[in-house]
Formats: sequence, structure tokens, C-alpha cells
Amino acid sequence: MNGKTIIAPSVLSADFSRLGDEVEAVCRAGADWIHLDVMDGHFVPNITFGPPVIKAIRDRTKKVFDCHLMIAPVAPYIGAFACAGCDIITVHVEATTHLDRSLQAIRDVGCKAGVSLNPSTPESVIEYVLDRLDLVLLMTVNPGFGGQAFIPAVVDKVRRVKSMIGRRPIHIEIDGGVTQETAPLVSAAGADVLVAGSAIFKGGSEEAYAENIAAIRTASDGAMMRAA
Ligand SMILES: O=C(CO)[C@H](O)[C@H](O)COP(=O)(O)O
Ligand SMILES: [Fe+2]
Repeated sequence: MNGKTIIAPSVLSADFSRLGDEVEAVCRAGADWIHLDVMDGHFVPNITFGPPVIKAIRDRTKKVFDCHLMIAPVAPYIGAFACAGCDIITVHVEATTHLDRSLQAIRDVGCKAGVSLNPSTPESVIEYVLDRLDLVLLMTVNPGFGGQAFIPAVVDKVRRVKSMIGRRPIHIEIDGGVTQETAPLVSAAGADVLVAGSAIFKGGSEEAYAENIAAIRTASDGAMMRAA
């Protein structure tokens, strides 16, 4: 995709006791999308929230709800996440036996379809589903927790995915350990959507969120322009 970096704060690092207010604050602070990390304690060793919580915060903003499903099985729940108000639904290739069917099911409920790859998963798994995809999410940490260190080996995978998708209108999203230091690495390699949790919610105030978002945006937009 061409243009400016899309910043998608992960509410995993927000204050859950004030989740609706946090969503409003980070939107006012400059968020483009809201990234929602759904974890089941089975596919990943952590549990977060599901459709009722997403539905409860849906009316706090009109911004895109970017839902990252770290659950297995995932197919039976796609309809519930669409009804809760998600705009993009991303499934892990490692969590679905029938990736093609899951992606089609996401589009059938009117959402954009994404696939996520763990750091060790080769990009070849998406070769035959490119026409069913709106977004590829490349994990730069092992999924399950916020605040982990960025895995630099994935930068090469970003370049390969960029080359695979060619001129198709598919977003490349990076998730895990994104900071103003690591953002330029993936933006230069072709990523256009950056998820960040701890690097955006640090500071705990709307002013801090605005500064944190601006720092990542400046670093990534600069790298994207230099690479163009
Ligand atoms: O999917 C995720 C973890 O599985 C989160 O989106 C990700 O870790 C964001 O948190 P941080 O920016 O703190 O790494
Ligand atoms: Fe995520």
C-alpha cells in the first residue's frame, strides 16, 4: 500500500478498568485504527477478552476496529466478532486448519480478512490465498503478551511478503515490540500498518499517548519516504 503509516494502538496495554475512556483518549491522541488482541489461554498462554467487551466499546469511536484473533479453533467465532463491530478480522494461520475457508468466511460476514504469521512461520503459507486477503499481520514477537522485545529476523520476511503481494491492495501490519527505534526498520521494508501497545500507552495520559504516537509516526513515515 502507498501513503502514510497507519498506527494501530493495541489496547492490551491500556487500563482495562477504563477501557472505553482509554479508547477515546488514544483516538483523540492520533490513533488511526484500534487493535484488539483476543487471546484464549489455549492457542496462546494468556486470556484477554471477547465479543461482549468489544461490543461494549464499539460506540466510543468510529475508527476501524482491527481484531487480532489468537484463538483456536477460530472459525466458529468469526460471526460473533463481526456482530460485535469488528471491521478487520485476522486469524492465525497456525490456528486454522482451513485457512482459505476461514478467510472466505470473514468476507462473507462483511469484514476485511487478515492472516497472521508467527515469527517462525514462513511466508509461503499465504501464496495461494493472496486473492482472499486484505491484510497480512507479521508477528515480531511470539504472540501472547505485550511488552516483549522485537525480533529483528522478521524484517526480512516483511520484504519477502511485500514482493509477494506486488500491486495487490493488501496491508502489511507489524505487531510486537514496535517502538520509534524499531518502526523505521519495518516501514523501510514495506510495512504500512504498525501496532504498538506498550510504546503508546506508556505515560498513562492522553498527552503522553499523542507524543508516543507522533514519535512512531515521524520515524516510520520518514523511513517509508526514504525507501520509496
Ligand atoms: O498481539 C499482541 C501480542 O500477542 C500485541 O498486539 C502486541 O504484543 C502489542 O504489544 P507491544 O507493542 O507492547 O509489543
Ligand atoms: Fe496483536
